[in-house]
Amino acid sequence: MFPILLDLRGKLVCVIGGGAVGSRKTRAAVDAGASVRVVDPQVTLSLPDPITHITELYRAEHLEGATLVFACATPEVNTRVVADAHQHGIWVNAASSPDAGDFTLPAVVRRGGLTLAVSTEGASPALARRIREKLESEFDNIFAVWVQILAEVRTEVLATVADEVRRRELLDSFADWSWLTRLRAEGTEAVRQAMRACL
Ligand SMILES: C[C@@]1(CC(=O)O)c2cc3[nH]c(cc4nc(cc5[nH]c(cc(n2)[C@H]1CCC(=O)O)[C@@](C)(CC(=O)O)[C@@H]5CCC(=O)O)C(CC(=O)O)=C4CCC(=O)O)c(CCC(=O)O)c3CC(=O)O
Ligand SMILES: NC(=O)C1=CN([C@@H]2O[C@H](COP(=O)(O)OP(=O)(O)OC[C@H]3O[C@@H](n4cnc5c(N)ncnc54)[C@H](O)[C@@H]3O)[C@@H](O)[C@H]2O)C=CC1
Repeated sequence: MFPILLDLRGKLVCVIGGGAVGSRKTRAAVDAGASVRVVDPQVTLSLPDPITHITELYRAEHLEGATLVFACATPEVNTRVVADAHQHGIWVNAASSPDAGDFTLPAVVRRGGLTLAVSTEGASPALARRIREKLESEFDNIFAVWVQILAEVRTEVLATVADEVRRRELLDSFADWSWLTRLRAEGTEAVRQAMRACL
């Protein structure tokens, strides 16, 4: 399996079947900035906003324009969805038989620009969830702040430090755990200034 971060902003994602699994995949796609089309005849689903809900039984036309497809209905319907997606050259996630699809989803922790993703390649989704929970408590929101400062300072380093070796040394030193301790103790602005003072 090849881990990859897809930019889904503005892309259309189709979710066929908006039950427990489909709504989880819908949430993940919405959080990634995708436009989501959910196809499920049930009108009383609890789906996140903003999405387009087509209250019809699945037909192949529903996949039109999609970048990714999630097949989350019954196994029989999912088999058709996978075949139709492949016919149209669209990547599909098959919830009921993952091996039939093109990709699976990891359990994810997001802290601003930091993304931690856990996969067991289907061996145990429950273990993936447990590990995600452990990471969630270990990697708190301060990591979002650290990553934000690093992005800013890195831009400055790339623009101002011409020597390649010095550049590497600096960027590596800003990722040292000691900065995390300082960030907790001294706050954002003090750390930003202290890093800039190293340039
Ligand atoms: C292969 C994969 C395909 C895919 O869907 O992409 C897949 C497949 C299946 N999952 C099943 C069951 C459960 N799935 C979860 C939870 C999650 N499942 C997710 C991903 C994946 N699930 C992909 C592989 C991930 C990997 O292991 O690397 C997570 C990580 C992400 C997400 O779905 O968004 C999300 C955790 C999110 C979080 O909490 O962070 C739980 C636990 C719970 O809900 O608490 C259970 C019940 C306990 C259990 O079974 O372990 C079954 C039915 C088995 C049956 O018949 O009973 C199948 C089908 C099959 O195995 O054939
Ligand atoms: N990947 C995963 O994490 C997991 C996968 N599964 C599999 O995922 C699938 C969905 O599971 P749940 O969400 O728990 O089931 P669910 O019963 O909550 O949802 C299925 C939805 O599909 C809809 N549906 C049925 N026929 C349809 C059709 N012809 N067109 C459009 N929509 C249709 C139903 O109205 C329902 O809302 C199952 O096949 C199950 O085996 C189950 C648990 C976890």
